[in-house]
Amino acid sequence: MATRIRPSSKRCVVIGGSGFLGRYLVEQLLDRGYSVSVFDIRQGYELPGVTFHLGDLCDKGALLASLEGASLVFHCASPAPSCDDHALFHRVNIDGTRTVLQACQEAGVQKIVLTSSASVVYEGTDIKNGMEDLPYAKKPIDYYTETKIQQERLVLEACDPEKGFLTVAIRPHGIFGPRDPQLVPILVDAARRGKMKFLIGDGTNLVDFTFVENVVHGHILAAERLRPDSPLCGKAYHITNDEPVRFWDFMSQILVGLGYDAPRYRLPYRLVYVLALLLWLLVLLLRPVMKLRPTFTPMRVALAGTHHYYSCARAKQDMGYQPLVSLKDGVTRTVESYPHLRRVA
Ligand SMILES: NC(=O)C1=CN([C@@H]2O[C@H](COP(=O)(O)OP(=O)(O)OC[C@H]3O[C@@H](n4cnc5c(N)ncnc54)[C@H](O)[C@@H]3O)[C@@H](O)[C@H]2O)C=CC1
Ligand SMILES: CC(C)CCC[C@@H](C)[C@H]1CC[C@H]2C3=C(CC[C@]12C)[C@@]1(C)CCC(=O)C[C@@H]1CC3
Repeated sequence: MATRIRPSSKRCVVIGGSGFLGRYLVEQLLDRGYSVSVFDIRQGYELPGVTFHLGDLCDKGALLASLEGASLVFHCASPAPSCDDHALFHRVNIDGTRTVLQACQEAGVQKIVLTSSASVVYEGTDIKNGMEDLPYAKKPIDYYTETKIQQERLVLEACDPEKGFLTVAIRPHGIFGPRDPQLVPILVDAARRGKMKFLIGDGTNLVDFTFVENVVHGHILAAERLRPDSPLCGKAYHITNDEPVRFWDFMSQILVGLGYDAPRYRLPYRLVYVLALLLWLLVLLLRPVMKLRPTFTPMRVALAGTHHYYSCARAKQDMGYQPLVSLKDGVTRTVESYPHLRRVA
């Protein structure tokens, strides 16, 4: 008869642990004495003490093998937001998350911490100090966000303290830091192609950018405070730097830090948004003959020209969250970590 390993509260699996956020989470969990396994479609790195289980989270059998003996699961896997494959988003973020929940229940996992996104309430218009009780977006800005909404609902609805199955969702916003494959590389690529001369709107819109170590801190606090009688059960929590910043000041700090010029000329938000929409339509029309990837998508233009910052008061109150790294230090560490992306004279 096969013996089932008894779940240990310090044994956890990070689904998506090869990614940007996942790797920081794995490193911090190890530092805090957890025994950590990674489940991912790829092995992003090697780390002593970490076992990698390679597989697709839509494959319940593969998941079950990796979950043996674990009591805690962090689910931070997703296709990249910039990928425009709707079927993939649906398969991984919705169907795959259902599979993760089933596998966790079958394997006797007690807690799941989902990485959701603050964008689940964002519709392309201003959000100032948004709280978690804002309704989910009726018109999400893209299909990635649409599937993040459904994913969050599934995970939170599965919370069942009576059965000892606890879930919580962390909603970060604009994660940045060393090794980020998205924000800084996209920005530098745009600057190198001469596309960062203009700022969209009047430049005063405030946005949250959250240093990756603060996001990790929020995840671990949530895991440790999640108990059958705690207010965290089945709830979502914004995790931010708690320092909203002007979008274009933040972009300029990164650009100037890496030796590029800050954007100088203003373009009206509405005009750029309409142009981005038209360009997007053209891209769709041309798709059968060529694949174009515009830098200024309607989603990016909306994010660049509106306010979107969120309150993390609920996380402070229920889990004692406070950001550990300031925005200023986060930007300095990020800029220093990309010597290969600096402007060459
Ligand atoms: N980067 C950001 O600014 C924000 C990210 N998020 C969320 O944070 C989470 C982590 O994002 P990042 O670390 O930035 O992304 P990432 O792309 O670096 O990491 C995602 C990981 O998931 C893995 N993965 C994808 N499909 C999989 C599948 N079918 N089976 C197993 N593994 C799979 C990938 O291989 C990758 O290692 C995601 O859920 C994302 O939606 C939320 C808010 C903001
Ligand atoms: C070309 C410029 C106008 C913009 C360059 C920077 C952008 C690449 C980033 C600015 C805000 C970022 C952001 C995300 C991805 C990268 C940015 C668009 C997310 C969409 C990532 C996934 C989420 O869940 C929400 C994020 C919001 C902010």
